Amino acid sequence: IVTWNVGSAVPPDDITPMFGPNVSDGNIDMFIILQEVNSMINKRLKDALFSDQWSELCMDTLSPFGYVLVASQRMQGVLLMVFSKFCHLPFLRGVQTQSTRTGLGGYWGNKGGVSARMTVFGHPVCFLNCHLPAHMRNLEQRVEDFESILQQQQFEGGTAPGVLDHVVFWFGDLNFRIEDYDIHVVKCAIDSNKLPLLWERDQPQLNMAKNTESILDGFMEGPLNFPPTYKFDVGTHTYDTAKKRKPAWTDRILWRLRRTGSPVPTHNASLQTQHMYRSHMGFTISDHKPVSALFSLHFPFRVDKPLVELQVSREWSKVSDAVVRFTIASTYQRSSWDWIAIYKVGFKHYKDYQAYVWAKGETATQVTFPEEDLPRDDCEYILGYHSNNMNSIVGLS
Ligand SMILES: O=P(O)(O)O[C@@H]1[C@H](O)[C@H](O)[C@@H](OP(=O)(O)O)[C@H](OP(=O)(O)O)[C@H]1O
Ligand SMILES: [Mg+2]
Repeated sequence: IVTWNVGSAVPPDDITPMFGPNVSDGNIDMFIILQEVNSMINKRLKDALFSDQWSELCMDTLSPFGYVLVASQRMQGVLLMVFSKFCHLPFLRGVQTQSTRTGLGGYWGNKGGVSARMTVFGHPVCFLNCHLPAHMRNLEQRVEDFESILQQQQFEGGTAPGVLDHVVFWFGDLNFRIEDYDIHVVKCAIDSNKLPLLWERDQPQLNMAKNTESILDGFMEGPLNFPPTYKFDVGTHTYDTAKKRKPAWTDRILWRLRRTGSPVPTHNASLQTQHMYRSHMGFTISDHKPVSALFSLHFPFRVDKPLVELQVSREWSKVSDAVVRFTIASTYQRSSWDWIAIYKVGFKHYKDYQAYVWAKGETATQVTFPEEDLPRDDCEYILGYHSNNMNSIVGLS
């Protein structure tokens, strides 16, 4: 999970370091990325499906390593993207997104929450980004906004209607500040690497320590072993000299297990391990630094039988090879708008195909690609079955 308030900056050439050193080894299953952008995102490719510089750059960076965009949701300047290794696609189901505006009493989407939920190998997981109101004095407003986002975001169907019925990752520019100490004390503590001193005055930690009936109850966070990521003079590693804002850990990644009493009890046995929680101080295009965290999820079982299985010969060397046979699980609801597509390995999203054919007919169990549609480039391809009802890829060759 990466969260970065980029302000009005245009993307740098290379954002790979943001994804950590392991991005190329393929051991990471999913990347969740959140960008907060001041103004409307620049339009570059007008007609493309995802047409802003930041999503294009994230796709360009991650697709060569086999990561595909699974969900994306944009609310004015808030952009949430979920990427997964392509082989997991058939097991990420029920993808839904939501957004809630809280800016200007709900009329403006510069503040608020954006989420993406899905079942991951059978287990409900929700990625919730919030961009909460700025400034020291607005602590109560931040908590209130968070509460109203949780109330308003409800998902359809299934056993996990609310955000808290999922394993939740909650992240973004939460805008929490460090109380009491003045700016010199805070900067001194940072310079002398005495971060624990600051933890005691960090607003969420203060709030959780109170142990009252707080909406933050049940949320967990790893130790903040990196300096505050706000606020820097753009282009430097120097804390804000113009407005002289007090440095703060505004950019956060928290998590929460499912609430007890959730309808599907077996899901409660999930467990998270956080392997890393860090900032990326090298980026200087924004007044915030990116923050990232790496987690593993452990579940007592996994749903890993695809709804549609595709059989193809390993290599297509002549036109008559271009046949795809498929078998469909009895629980799967076909639609005459289902299709089977040829993707180049390294594809960016489900519409980034080379060719497709409709998988029509109640009883059809095979399709043939016409000769003129077959891709000619000498490289690796993969076939995917796209479900119209589920709006996702439910089978891969
Ligand atoms: O919404 P965000 O991304 O958290 O950004 C803040 C927001 O734009 C505030 O309006 C601004 O305060 P002012 O209007 O007072 O400038 C604040 O500046 P600051 O960080 O310098 O306080 C920004 O950080
Ligand atoms: Mg800001």
